[in-house]
Amino acid sequence: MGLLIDGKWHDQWYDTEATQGKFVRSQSQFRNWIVSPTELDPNDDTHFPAESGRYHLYVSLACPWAHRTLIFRHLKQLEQHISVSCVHPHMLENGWEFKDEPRFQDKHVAAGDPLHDFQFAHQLYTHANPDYSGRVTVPILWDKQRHTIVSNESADIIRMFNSAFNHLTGDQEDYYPESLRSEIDTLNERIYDTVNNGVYKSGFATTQAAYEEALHPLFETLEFLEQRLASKLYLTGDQITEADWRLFTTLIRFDPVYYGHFKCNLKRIMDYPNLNAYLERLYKTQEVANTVNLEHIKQHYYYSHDTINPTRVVPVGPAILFRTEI
Ligand SMILES: N[C@@H](CCC(=O)N[C@@H](CS)C(=O)NCC(=O)O)C(=O)O
Repeated sequence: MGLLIDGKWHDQWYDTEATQGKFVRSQSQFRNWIVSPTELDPNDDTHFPAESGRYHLYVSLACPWAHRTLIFRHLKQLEQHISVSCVHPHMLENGWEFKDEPRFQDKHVAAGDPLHDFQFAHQLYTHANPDYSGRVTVPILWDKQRHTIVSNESADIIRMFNSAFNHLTGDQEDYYPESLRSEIDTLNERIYDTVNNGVYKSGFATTQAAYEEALHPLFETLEFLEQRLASKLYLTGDQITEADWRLFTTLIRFDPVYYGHFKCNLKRIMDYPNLNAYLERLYKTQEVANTVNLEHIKQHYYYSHDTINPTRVVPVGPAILFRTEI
């Protein structure tokens, strides 16, 4: 675990001393946009054209943020247009690594860096910007033509995937429809702060107070969502939107990892009947299950975060997901 400072790699854990034990997430720094041919402004160098075969998506199968982008690539039928590969689940002194170890092979996503054969993800960042300072995170959306990172922000990448390539795929499904935008934005804001990032704030807290400050809002939001789903199939009604997929990638990791490793243990998702059924419903939608790799998920968190789990022993369970034996 580390970061780049002026293009040089430094192995250091998150510094929570300056923030009274609280984990504070940094902002993503590559925020360009892939746009459809009708929206493309050739004089705007933050615009990248939506072209088949031009972009590569680097993900970690363990990471909830990267997982969103993998789901959108699948749902929006972009598999033929955007190539993908994954990092090794263990993130150690060199950060994310490209290493193809047989025991971690995934059925659907190849491991490694097929474009440059780099060993570490931080080499992609310095290839794009030799003086880069900041964290080296996944997902990374790479442009094979301009040899740079288009975006390292999952919230932006799923929006691009949602609409920019429709002319190539013919897929018009819209997960951020105009009529629901303000409702989706409001849900996203609360869920990001208290759930998606809330589990990290709980797990990476280094004081009791910082941990509890994250834990209670997390469970308040889960109760709120449980109530909401009593009368709705999905967060905004009958239609699946990006708000659902953004929540899904955290919920699927909750019982296997966050409940134990991140101490989010007031209740399991399994203990909420509506959330449990909702999670199972999303999991069974359009082969999204193929994007879930529980082995990468458990190995990543329990093995990489040695300040939280110094023995690096990875739990065998849970044996049950969605109240069903797995
Ligand atoms: N805001 C980013 C966050 C991505 C992120 O934090 N990814 C984690 C993996 S779950 C990571 O790569 N962390 C490495 C680090 O912080 O050094 C996004 O949503 O894309």
